[in-house]
Formats: sequence, structure tokens, C-alpha cells
Amino acid sequence: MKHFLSFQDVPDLSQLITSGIVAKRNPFGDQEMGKNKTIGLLFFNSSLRTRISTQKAAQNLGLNVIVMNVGQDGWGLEMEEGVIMNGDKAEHVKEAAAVIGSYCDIIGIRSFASLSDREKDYQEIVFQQFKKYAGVPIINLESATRHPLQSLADCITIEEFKLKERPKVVLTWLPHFKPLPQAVANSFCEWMNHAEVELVVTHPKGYDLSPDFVGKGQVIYDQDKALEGADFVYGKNWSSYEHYGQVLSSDPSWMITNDKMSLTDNGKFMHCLPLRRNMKVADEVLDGPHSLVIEQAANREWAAQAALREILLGMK
Ligand SMILES: NCCC[C@H](NC(=O)CCC(=O)O)C(=O)O
Ligand SMILES: NC(=O)OP(=O)(O)O
Repeated sequence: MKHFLSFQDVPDLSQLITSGIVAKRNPFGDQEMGKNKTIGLLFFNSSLRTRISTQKAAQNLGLNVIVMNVGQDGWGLEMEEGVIMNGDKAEHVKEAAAVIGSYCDIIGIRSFASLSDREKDYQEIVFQQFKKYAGVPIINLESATRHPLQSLADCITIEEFKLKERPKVVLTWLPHFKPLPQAVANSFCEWMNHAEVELVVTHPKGYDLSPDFVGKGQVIYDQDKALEGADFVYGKNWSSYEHYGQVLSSDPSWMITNDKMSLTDNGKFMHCLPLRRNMKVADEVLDGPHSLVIEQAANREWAAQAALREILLGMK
């Protein structure tokens, strides 16, 4: 694998899931693989799980790790070409990416959506520019439109906990007062479209995700109906794609409670975290026997290890 930016980069999903499960059983089996190589992890936005799990996975593979909060500590980076740099950005990505690429063999980047300009966000300019100018493999640590390491961890978690050959997986919108990106939901749909599952997506009207991501997922606007018989309930808030970046509703009746979970087929609850308790999901669900959120977050380490292993194999 040359880069890990989206599902398109994955040569074989089931092999990648298996690689994650193998890493979980034997974390240090490939410790020689990353020896004398360095990964740089660049964060333009906050992170708990991605930062620690990717660092840990890289160390399990013997890689040296450099983490930088570029959003806080670095020079403001200009991403556009040919502009007069007389604003607040002191450095151009052309130099910054090339310089970081000279220090690091792999670069991981987190850069969220602006939620103000849909066309620009969906062009993924930060990732395209680093890919163009760094000269080394680029790993997506959550971009404007996708979060593939999360989606891979979700696939591993579903594989571990599924009780049916083809489980019903329901992605449900959850209420939140802040506008959040579509990245996690988009990416989850993208990966579920290639997994052995029945995908249903439910949200209030006006929250339709880009059809490019929903794919063959069935959209049902009635949450109760969508949840019927679900094996996995995957919660996430996102802001409107159509009315880009807007919060159109924070209807509390969309919060996941035990009553909602009782509509499922003894379903498990999943969420990428962080999440706001009793806004999006009730305590009773998170603290109850059906929540998988901790197992899911723990699997981020093995997802990152599987992806990094594939990148290292591609560098040989
Ligand atoms: N990396 C996981 C999700 C990150 C981000 N959540 C957030 O920004 C939550 C912020 C808050 O609840 O204030 C998102 O939805 O894409
Ligand atoms: N799920 C996830 O990506 O968490 P962080 O934002 O804490 O990395």
C-alpha cells in the first residue's frame, strides 16, 4: 500500500482486518519491520485516541515516532498554489511537506473540515498537497471527509462481535448543538459498503450524507423503524451536507437510550468517541452491557498497526 487516505487505497479489506486481529494477538511479531524508520504524526486538530493508538502501533512495529501539534506549534501553512502570502500563513505547504518528508519515512496527518466551504473541504487539499510534495507515504488520521483508521477499527470490532454472517448495521445520526464534520459517518458508510453487512442509515431530513459515501446503504428517516432488528447501532452526529456545516436540528428524541436499543435484535452500540453523555447517548446505554465503545477504541491500535504494516511492506 502506497498511501492510506481512503478505502480506495486498501488492496484487500478482509486481509487488512485479519492483519489487525493478528497484531492484537501478537503485538510485537513485526518489531523489526520499522527499525531505523521514522513516522511523523501531524495534528492540526485535537485528538486522544488517534494520537495515542497510532503512536503505540508505530512503536509496536519498531518505528521511531515524532508527534507535532502543527495547528498549535507550527507556522500557519498556506495550502493554495500561486497566492501572495501576505496574510497570517508564514509557510507554504510546498516547503513544509518537503522538509517533513526529508525527516520522516511516513507522515500521518489530522486535518478536519472547515465546514464553511463544501467544495474545498471535499477536495481534501491538505492531503493532496502533502501527497504531492512530501515524497513519502501519507496516512489519514482523519481528514475533512474521511477517517479510515476509525473505519478499519470499526470493521475489526464488528468482525469480533458479530453473531450473524451478514449483520444489520445501522448508522444513526445523534443530536448535538455544535456543527461536526461528516468525516466519520462518510468513512463508515464507505467501508461498510465493502463489508459483509446490511447497511441502514437514519437521520432527520436535511442531514443526508453525500450519495457517493452512502452507496448501497438504505436511508430510512424514521429512527425507530431503522433500528428494528439491528445487530449494531453506530451513533454519530454530523452537520448538514446539503446546507453545508449547519445544525438544522438537535432533537433530543434522536438520543440513543435503552428504549431505542430495545428495538434492536440485542444490538451492540458503537461510537468513535469522544461523545457527550446524555446529549447523544444516555448513561444507561454507555454503562450497560451493550456498549462496545471501549473495545472499539482499543481496536484503534490494531487498525493502525495493520495499516502501518501494509505501508511498510509497500516501501520495501
Ligand atoms: N475523531 C473523532 C471525532 C472528531 C470530531 N468530534 C468532535 O469534534 C466533537 C467535539 C465536541 O463534542 O465538542 C468529529 O465529529 O469528527
Ligand atoms: N475517534 C477518534 O478519532 O478519537 P480522537 O479524536 O480522540 O483521536
